[in-house]
Amino acid sequence: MVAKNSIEFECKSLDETKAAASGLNEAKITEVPPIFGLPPVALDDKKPTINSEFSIPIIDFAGVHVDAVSREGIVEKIKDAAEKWGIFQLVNHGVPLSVLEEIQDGVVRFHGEDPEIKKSYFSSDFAKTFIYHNNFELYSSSTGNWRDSFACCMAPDPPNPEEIPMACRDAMIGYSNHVMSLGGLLFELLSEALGLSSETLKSKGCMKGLHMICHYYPPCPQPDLTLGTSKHSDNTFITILLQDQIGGLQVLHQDCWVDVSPLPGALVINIGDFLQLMTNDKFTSVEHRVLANRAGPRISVACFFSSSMNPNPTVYGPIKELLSEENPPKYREFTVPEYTKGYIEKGLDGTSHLSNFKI
Ligand SMILES: O=C(O)CCC(=O)C(=O)O
Ligand SMILES: [Fe+2]
Repeated sequence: MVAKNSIEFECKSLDETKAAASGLNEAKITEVPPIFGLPPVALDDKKPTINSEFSIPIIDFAGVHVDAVSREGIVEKIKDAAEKWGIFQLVNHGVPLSVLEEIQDGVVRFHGEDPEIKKSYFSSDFAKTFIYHNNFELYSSSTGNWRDSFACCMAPDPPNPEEIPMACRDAMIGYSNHVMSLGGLLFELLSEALGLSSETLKSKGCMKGLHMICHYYPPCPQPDLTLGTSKHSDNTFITILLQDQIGGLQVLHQDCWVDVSPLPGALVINIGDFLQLMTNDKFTSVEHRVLANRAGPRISVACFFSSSMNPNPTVYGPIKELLSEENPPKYREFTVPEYTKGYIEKGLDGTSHLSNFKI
């Protein structure tokens, strides 16, 4: 399909053009333009939201460094959550509250900048270190999402600090350092949860790449007509997500949408497609979405553990130690650039990209 990088061409009205080209935050529109309307596939997806029977697991890391018994208890909970839900909320994770507040403030500061400053970062070129884009879906999907975002690649090649706008520079660098340490611990525990040695996932390069995407969901005048983020699963090994207290994030569990209710100070951890594939479906890459909301803005920061996009990428596939005659490989091998290219081209259209790698 033709890339929709000519936003003016695609949009039907001045309001739409403003919304798409200079950021929803500036557009101050009172009616959802058609380009943000739900496509038929998303309308079909209006499954009930049920929270009474289900709640996302909450895991407390307070005892993780205390003794072996506490650690084993935590590993057991992670195993259960990764298998049954593909997502959990983490408390006492060691990232100071002040660091969480500072990154959220940084996101608000950038989105409040003069449009001319933001425009200088506007790009659809994902190879760039720092980009501001208020709808990567517009480049590949038929509809937009009700949000403005900016993204920065923090690893394997950390940006020169000057490449990150002043408004969020220190906050992003500080937060990503904490996320890297927490990611290291999570990959150890996830390896143990698979019955493998602690270093397995790290040694396979699961934390070589770190992408940070900072979302700003402006209040929406007609929240039933659009979505903040369409249904998708992440093209990551794991994602560490920070959300504020507005709410709207939901996961698909046993065919019902379940709210990921904001929990002050918590981080949301979800399994991504690469880990589902490497564990041969033992762990679940959870499908999720964000509802549009009259309240806002809602801020979230998603840290994607991926892999190096360099020209000699690592080849991943189901981990050999997990396979047996009864559990043969369900997926073919892949490289992260190969997977990511198809994922972006497809856009967030509500379908999973994982199935394209099934044997
Ligand atoms: O904003 C959120 O809570 C989730 C965002 C998300 O799913 C993503 O960036 O992949
Ligand atoms: Fe996501």
